[in-house]
Amino acid sequence: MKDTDHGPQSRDAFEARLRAIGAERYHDRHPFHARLHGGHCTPDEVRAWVINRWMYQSRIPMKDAAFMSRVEDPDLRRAWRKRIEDHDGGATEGGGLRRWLALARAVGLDPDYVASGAGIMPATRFAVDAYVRFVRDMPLLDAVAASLTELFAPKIHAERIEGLLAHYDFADETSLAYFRKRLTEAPEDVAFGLNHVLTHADTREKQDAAAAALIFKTDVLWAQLDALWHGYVEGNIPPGAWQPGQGMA
Ligand SMILES: O=C(O)c1cc(C(=O)O)c2c(n1)C(=O)C(=O)c1cc(C(=O)O)[nH]c1-2
Repeated sequence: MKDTDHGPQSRDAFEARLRAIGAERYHDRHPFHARLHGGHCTPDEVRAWVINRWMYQSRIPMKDAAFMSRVEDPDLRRAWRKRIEDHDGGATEGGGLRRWLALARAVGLDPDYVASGAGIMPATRFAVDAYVRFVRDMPLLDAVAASLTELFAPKIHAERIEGLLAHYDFADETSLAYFRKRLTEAPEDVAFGLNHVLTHADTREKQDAAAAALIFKTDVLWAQLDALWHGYVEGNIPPGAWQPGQGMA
């Protein structure tokens, strides 16, 4: 079927459009990731990344709770609640958040310092807060579409495991357990999310809005790494942000 200016794109064409957004804009293309995965980050650059990315990790289950609070369909809530469980886990074993703090410990940081959120850069806060607000305020379909950056995450997680194991002494199966677990968690989430968006974006307007949501989300991720580079690679640490030596175990 030929796409027209007004009718919806075919399912395949719309999926290809979403995937092209990732190919062009996902943060696997950011120079900070090449530096991190290639073994060129200093220990303090790795620590700054672990501290700042805590902001993202800690807000993911909050944005998923904000999402679920708006969903009237029990089937959609049932499918979505796994995401919160993946990150929070049970009281005894914990989940992704506890695995992130194991990474913090492995790079020499005090996990309580990291979990306190002290030292996070303002730009990181602004970017992540914008994502939580987007999911809270925008149409549910756009909120699901924004989560579809996870289509592209397994590749970057696999590259990260390989690169960190090859180049950094702190890297082992315990410190990298967060990423290893995401390799199986993310594909399940995204298979559901992608099918949901392809099925429910049944007008050109909804497809355009979903594509715009995915672009917004790539910006949320990219902006965090721009801030990290400016602060810790180029040495322009913002007032109040983590200074090397603080928060060590
Ligand atoms: O390491 C990464 O590059 C990366 C990216 C993303 C993403 O694409 O948003 C997520 C994650 N990791 C991740 O671990 C995760 O749990 C996650 C949840 C979500 C989301 O939007 O719901 N994205 C991501």
